[in-house]
Amino acid sequence: MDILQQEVRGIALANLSEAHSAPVYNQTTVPLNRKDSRNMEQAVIRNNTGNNAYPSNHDIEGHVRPFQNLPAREPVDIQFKDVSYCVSLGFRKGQKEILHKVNGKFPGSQLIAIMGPSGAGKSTLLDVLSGYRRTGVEGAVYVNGRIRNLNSFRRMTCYITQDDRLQTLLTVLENMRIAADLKLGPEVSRHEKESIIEDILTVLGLYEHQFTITKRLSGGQRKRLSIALELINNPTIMFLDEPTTGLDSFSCNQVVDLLKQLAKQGRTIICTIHQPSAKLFQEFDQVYVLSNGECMYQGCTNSLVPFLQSVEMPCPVYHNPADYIIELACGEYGDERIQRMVMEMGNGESTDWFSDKRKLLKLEQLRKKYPLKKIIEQSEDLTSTSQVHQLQVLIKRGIIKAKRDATLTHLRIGVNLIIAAMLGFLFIDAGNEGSRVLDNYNLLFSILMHHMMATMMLTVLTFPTEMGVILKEHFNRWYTLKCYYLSVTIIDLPLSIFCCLFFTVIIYLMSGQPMEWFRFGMFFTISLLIVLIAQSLGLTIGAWFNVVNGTFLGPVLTIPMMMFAGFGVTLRDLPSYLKWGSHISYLRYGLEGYVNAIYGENRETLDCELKPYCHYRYPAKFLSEISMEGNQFWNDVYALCGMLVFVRVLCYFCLRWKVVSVR
Ligand SMILES: Nc1ncnc2c1ncn2[C@@H]1O[C@H](COP(=O)(O)OP(=O)(O)OP(=O)(O)O)[C@@H](O)[C@H]1O
Repeated sequence: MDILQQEVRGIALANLSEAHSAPVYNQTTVPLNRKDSRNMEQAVIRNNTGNNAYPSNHDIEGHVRPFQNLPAREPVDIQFKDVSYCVSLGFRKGQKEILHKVNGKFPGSQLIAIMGPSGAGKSTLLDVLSGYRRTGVEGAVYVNGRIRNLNSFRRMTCYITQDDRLQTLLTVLENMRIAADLKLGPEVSRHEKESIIEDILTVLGLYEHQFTITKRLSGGQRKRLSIALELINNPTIMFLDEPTTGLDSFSCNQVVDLLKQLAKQGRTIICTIHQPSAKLFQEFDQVYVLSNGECMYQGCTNSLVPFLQSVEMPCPVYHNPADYIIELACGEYGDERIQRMVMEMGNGESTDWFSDKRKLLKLEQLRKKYPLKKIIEQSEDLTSTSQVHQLQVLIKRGIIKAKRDATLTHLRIGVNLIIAAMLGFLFIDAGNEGSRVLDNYNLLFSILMHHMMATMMLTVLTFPTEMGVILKEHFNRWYTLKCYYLSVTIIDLPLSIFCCLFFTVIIYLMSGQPMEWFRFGMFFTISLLIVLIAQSLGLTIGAWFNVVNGTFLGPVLTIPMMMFAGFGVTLRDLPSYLKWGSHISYLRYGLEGYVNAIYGENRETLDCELKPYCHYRYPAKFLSEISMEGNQFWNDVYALCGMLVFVRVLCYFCLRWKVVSVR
């Protein structure tokens, strides 16, 4: 079982004693004294299996303790030296350096704010420290005195993005349960998971809203839910990008109070923040101020005013020091002052302004304090649960979402119904009549167009909105991309088959196609393959491009497919230098498959009741004229299956590329 899970289950209770030296906060943020915290240890109860599992919900004096199911953490100290970050500005446009050899020290059990004006590089520094950005990063990040091993580091961290990337169609409780299932796995019992969820929701003030659909939550509640989801596996280090942006002062205080509680339990909480109020600013233990990618100040919040005095830039009386340092960082008082502060701070190297300098340990001291643990063989896969389990949970989540998003489901069914009825009325009884063979051929092409466009555009429009959530959840190790991709494929299959089936039944009956089961089967097989290929193409475009570009590109890419389908210009008449196009057009195989299903397989002579002369009364003649003679049906099926596999694999690699490229 993963170490994290074991700790969640209380096996790492040894850590408690050390972390208890810091004050522990109860639910109403009243600090419990040392005696109380010792009581916590005594209050450890035994679970059903007889193992020491969780401390009891209450301490001896009956206070409800926060996070009683999330054991305190052994503090982790982060240091970084000469960290630079460069981005490429494009072909032949050179590079831009965003962080310029910054240094810093973020001790454990502290709530740390990275501050600075817009564009100073706060989010970039957070991304670099969390390991979200790797390309273009130089310098060293140390964790407890040792060079950061990214895989081990990521196992103890979580990243909460500025925009709340949540599954908006699920309730708060459903979101929590899915996160618990993905992060804790089946080894942790349902009861234990429910206890953890209840505890977190209670402390975060979301318990009363557990049955609310996430999209109806307020901004502050969403932010707290984002934090709640990541707390389930009890991370030691939490990175939060602007957790207070967009919140009113009450919600800001709530969120920061909560972060403070988490820090007091031994976690290192690092967040970026724009311009906190004086009250909020005081809540932070340490502040790190950036200006144009350089460190202007690093130290305890209370030392900021003395520091400003020491560099002869005293903070005006009645001025919020947080506002004043941002004004300085913006260059309102001149760039020379910024440079003076950067120099004074040694670009983050100085630790003169930390609260208790004596407690700060050097790298070698840290290595001594935290001896190298025996390296347990850990796989490259950073997720906590098996892939089969992840797939099951993701399918469960997908089904809930599909049920909740009834409008989209109804829309899909409705569109298929209406188009089938419209085409049915337009080409009524065209299938058996020798004088209407060309009409029927047009109908087959229209059906092909419908299956392709309706399915592809739906995916192109909906998938990009999921990408943000996927990137966040994947980075926070909820699941592997493979499992996510497989779940998307499986969830959509029943609805695609259902829509395709009833569309085919309606159109087949209304347009009077031959009443032979095998022809119906052939017709349906081709329709389904076209639907699946179009969906895969939509996913590929959706994974790669945003909605606007995808909406443009989707239809544009289908034009060559249509050109080479053999509909306007027969395959025989295609110029030799363009013949290759017909081999890569899935619409060509689709059309050929349809035509073979309806007119191939030695179909008998057609009726000729509406006109005295029916040119295509003999199906073989028609097949020969449109250059689709010979029984090609199975070749078409094989070609479509091959294309389906190819596009699905391509889509998976696009998704992977997207995930990697944003880092
Ligand atoms: N991929 C990129 N290409 C070019 N410039 C970039 C890129 N990423 C970031 N930057 C630039 O780097 C600087 C720092 O960006 P960052 O998002 O870290 O700022 P920030 O301090 O978090 O700002 P805000 O508070 O407004 O979010 C900005 O000037 C931004 O334009």
